[in-house]
Amino acid sequence: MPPQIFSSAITLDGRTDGAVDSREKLLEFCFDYCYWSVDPADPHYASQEEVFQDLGVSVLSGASEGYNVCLFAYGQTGSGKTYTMMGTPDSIGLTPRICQVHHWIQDVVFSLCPRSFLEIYNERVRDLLRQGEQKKRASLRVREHPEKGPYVQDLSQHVVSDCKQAMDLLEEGIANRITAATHNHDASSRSHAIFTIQYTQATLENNLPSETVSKINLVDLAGSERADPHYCRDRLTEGSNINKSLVTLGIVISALAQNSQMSSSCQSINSMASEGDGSMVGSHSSSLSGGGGGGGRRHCFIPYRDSVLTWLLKDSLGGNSKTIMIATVSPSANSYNETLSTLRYAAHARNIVNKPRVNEDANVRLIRELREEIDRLKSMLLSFEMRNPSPSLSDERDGNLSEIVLQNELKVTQGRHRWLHLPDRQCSSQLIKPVFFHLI
Ligand SMILES: Nc1ncnc2c1ncn2[C@@H]1O[C@H](COP(=O)(O)OP(=O)(O)OP(=O)(O)O)[C@@H](O)[C@H]1O
Repeated sequence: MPPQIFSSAITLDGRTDGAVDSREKLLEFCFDYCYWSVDPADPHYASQEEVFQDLGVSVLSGASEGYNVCLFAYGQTGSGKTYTMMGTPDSIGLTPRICQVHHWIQDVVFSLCPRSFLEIYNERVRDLLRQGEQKKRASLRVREHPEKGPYVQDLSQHVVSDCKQAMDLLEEGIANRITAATHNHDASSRSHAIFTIQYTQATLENNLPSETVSKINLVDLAGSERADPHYCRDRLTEGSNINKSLVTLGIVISALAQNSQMSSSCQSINSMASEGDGSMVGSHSSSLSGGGGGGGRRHCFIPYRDSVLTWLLKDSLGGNSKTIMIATVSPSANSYNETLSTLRYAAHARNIVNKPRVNEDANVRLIRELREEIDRLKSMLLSFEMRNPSPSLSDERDGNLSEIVLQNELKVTQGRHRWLHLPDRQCSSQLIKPVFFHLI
């Protein structure tokens, strides 16, 4: 997404709340997009479609390029997170629109899009799509794979073949989510919900296989709110767990932002130093390397595991993912403090620099590289033969090159065999069928 930076300002001016002081303050925040969706009659009113065109389309294009993408909504309770992420039957939100991912991809040999939907309620993970009442209530374990990162053990994965099935699945999950009435909102989400689409696409580029696997995480967080002693015990426990995980999220975001800023200042000092004279280079680089980076300051420890939410979003927040944060705020002057805190949160998040990479299947990459090598060797053979028509001169070299070509072709055959017989391909073989996608 090309960054379009506007500057926003919120003021104390115009507040009607009597408890508020009358000082006028101007606070500035940077953001990429800003939407006003209070009054549909307003000329600046932003519809769900407009939000999708800006954010949803970049999620889909990131995933189709092979990147992991995460989109999460953060904000005060009742400020419109669920409305933005899920929407209403009359005005569908980002998740159902993104669910129609099939329609956006062309020229794909096959694609697998298993989806899962979980909620984190009181620091426990529940599967929102598990059949059977008892299974729905069971909490699942979070584990960490050394390469793939944190995942939920035994989370059900569902493959759908059309938009209708995708929508049914989403609606089933939303209906299973825990909501309760609070002072600000009569159907407040009491859990964080993560809808994941695992998107695999295989294509043939110049007759060479290419396969990327990307993950789209769509996250609707529970809203932050102040504890009220008049709530019942369940509401208080939920509230304290929600706040605890949001505080951890805040700490993780701040620490990541601090580390990213430290890395970028290190880089600019290094580049300034390398542009300067020799003595400067020596003094700067020694102080940086001696201190472990950041001019003697160490990178902060990131407490991902302090909450289930941050643990599961580890990659999305500070790793291999393109991540978009939507900060929802209320237009009410009474919400001034929450609005300010949400904007500060978002401002910190904006400083994080992730390192997304294209998630290409290692076998397929090897096959492609070997094929490229074979083509290169074949053209070398050809040009060598043309330059040395005498058979006696070219025989030995010819033989060596031909041998390498043969060996590589054998590796390609073995690699293709391994790729086609990977366990996930076998167990879901009924799902792998050639599909020809068209844009609607
Ligand atoms: N832009 C909007 N246009 C129309 N209605 C909206 C808009 N934003 C929110 N609403 C409505 O306001 C109410 C609260 O919104 P929503 O449920 O999205 O809040 P939330 O931030 O998810 O709250 P919580 O954290 O308590 O779950 C809902 O009835 C929703 O439909």
